[in-house]
Amino acid sequence: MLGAIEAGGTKFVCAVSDENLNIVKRYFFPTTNTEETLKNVYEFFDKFEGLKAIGIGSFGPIDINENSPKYGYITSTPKIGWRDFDFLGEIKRRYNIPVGWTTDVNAACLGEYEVGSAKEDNSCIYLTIGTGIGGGAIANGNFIEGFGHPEMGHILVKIHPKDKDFKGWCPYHGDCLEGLAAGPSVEKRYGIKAEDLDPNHEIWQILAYYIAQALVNYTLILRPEKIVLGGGVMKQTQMLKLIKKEFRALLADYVEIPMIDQYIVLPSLGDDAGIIGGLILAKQNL
Ligand SMILES: Nc1ncnc2c1ncn2[C@@H]1O[C@H](COP(=O)(O)OP(=O)(O)OP(=O)(O)O)[C@@H](O)[C@H]1O
Ligand SMILES: [Zn+2]
Repeated sequence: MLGAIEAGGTKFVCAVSDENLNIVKRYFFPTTNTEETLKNVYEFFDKFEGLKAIGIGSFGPIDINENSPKYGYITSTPKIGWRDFDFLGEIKRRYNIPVGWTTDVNAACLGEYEVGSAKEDNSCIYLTIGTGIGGGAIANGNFIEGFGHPEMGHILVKIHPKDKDFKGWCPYHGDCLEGLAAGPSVEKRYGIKAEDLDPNHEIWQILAYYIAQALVNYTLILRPEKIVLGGGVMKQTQMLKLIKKEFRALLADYVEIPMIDQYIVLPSLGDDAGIIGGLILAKQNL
């Protein structure tokens, strides 16, 4: 049996599957303090004696450098109690089986790369536009990372002409991509939750402009074969079209890309991309 933990800033998902990634059981619970959250994780996995490996996709930033003394830690998160938390160490000490460790978005990227929208491709980016914005990338089966993992959400973008009064809400940068275009930015601007705004509201055009700029930058730097867009904001069905239109205008045919409808896509695994990616990560660590 394989296990996976999708550790999000607001909720955790744990799951176990057979060797073919067929999910046998899953368990959702809110992310509270480390003690209570881990208690829920243990309560779930303790029931499965045949567990052979676990894959963790965690919210971050996290330390993925195996030579670092803080390898396996969640590092500089503003989330109280989770800063400098040895997440991987806790799980390894409890279960004494191989544990794969990566970011939540790398895990989702792996799911889409192996069995989802990018399964025919050799490279892929997964970007989530939810409570925050984060991205993971894979080329030829490997996560793209170096000194640390990518932080695709905190890049700098040009302000939309109709958005000059909004300062952004990223606690570190104010008006970085996440500060301007993640779900909560909508409520900060209008006092209404993103999911409750009219699909014809001009905000979607503004968000699409920011996201398209990000995709142009990722395209130019990595030249991936596929970009998969997930997260709550992408539940707005008009967004994909708006983003593609802005993207084409901004890229201005400078480089060749795959057919746009095959290039910028939704996750074919839907909300399961992260947990399935976690199971694949577990399998890879067997
Ligand atoms: N239908 C929708 N339309 C627009 N925005 C939405 C919609 N559903 C959710 N959102 C926004 O998406 C954000 C939540 O994103 P999401 O559901 O991807 O959670 P998440 O960021 O993955 O959570 P976690 O931090 O646990 O990983 C919220 O800001 C919410 O307002
Ligand atoms: Zn930022």
